[in-house]
Amino acid sequence: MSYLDQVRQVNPLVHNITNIVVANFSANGLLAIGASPFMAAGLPEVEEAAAMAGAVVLNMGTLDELSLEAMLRAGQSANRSGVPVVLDPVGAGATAYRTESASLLARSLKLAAIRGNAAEIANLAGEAWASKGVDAGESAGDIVPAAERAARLYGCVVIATGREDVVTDGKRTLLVRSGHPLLTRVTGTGCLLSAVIGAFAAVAGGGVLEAAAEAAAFYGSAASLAAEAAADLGPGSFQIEFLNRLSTLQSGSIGELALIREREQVNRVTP
Ligand SMILES: Nc1ncnc2c1ncn2[C@@H]1O[C@H](COP(=O)(O)OP(=O)(O)O)[C@@H](O)[C@H]1O
Ligand SMILES: Cc1ncsc1CCOP(=O)(O)O
Ligand SMILES: [Mg+2]
Repeated sequence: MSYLDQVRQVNPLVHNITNIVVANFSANGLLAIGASPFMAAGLPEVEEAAAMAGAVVLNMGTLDELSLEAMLRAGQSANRSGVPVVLDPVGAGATAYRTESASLLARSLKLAAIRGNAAEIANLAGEAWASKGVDAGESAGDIVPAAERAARLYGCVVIATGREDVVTDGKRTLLVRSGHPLLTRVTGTGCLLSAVIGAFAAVAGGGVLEAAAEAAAFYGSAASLAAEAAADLGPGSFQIEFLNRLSTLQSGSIGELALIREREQVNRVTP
């Protein structure tokens, strides 16, 4: 059975500590795919919430001292209970505080996955990559080796998103081509993808790499259908239609709308 169908069958509880910009959109997106969102960031409750969840999603979008402490406590509780943890290092590379906090979270916790844009993932891998606040800028660098290095460094699956999504565990790399540029005109689409990956990780067992690739392909496919439906209207209509498509898109249609391919491994023969 596809991971999407498993999410719809299991209806996993996804505990989110997220930012003030995207909380509502993320909760609605999780409901649309068939998961149960739980936004809980209070220090007295985060350990309990994390332990009862199917997955925990830590999002640094509007980070402060309290939310960072809440994320560490929730992540540690999830680790003790065997609950998968997904990190969205929003703005890593944009300010020193965010870069250092992302690295602290990734080093302190056993993560199932990190999902970020190219700038966030490259900066976590120790590489300079321009950013503009929470958005990735242009760079001459190649995101594929940077994502693979980040995956090896933090021992988890890394999803670096953009026009093409890179999904890697540091050994095997899948490239996902889907989506639509309108995704970049609505705030929180990266954050919601991280939450969706959390829902997929909740049902993935050991298959987080494949589950994350399917999540990215499903997400991009829903976006391309929404863009078609909202043609000539703009980002507002797209956002609503996107939630509709996340709810109605069937797993059997993803293959027609998204391309997932294995990155070709270049086996160099040492002279
Ligand atoms: N140029 C693009 N064309 C199609 N899809 C895109 C493009 N840029 C980003 N996306 C998609 O938008 C979503 C959010 O990715 P991204 O913009 O990289 O993250 P963030 O919002 O965290 O900066 C992902 O599903 C990604 O695949
Ligand atoms: C605009 C903004 N500022 C702080 S968090 C946030 C939302 C970022 O969402 P995304 O990374 O999904 O674009
Ligand atoms: Mg983001």
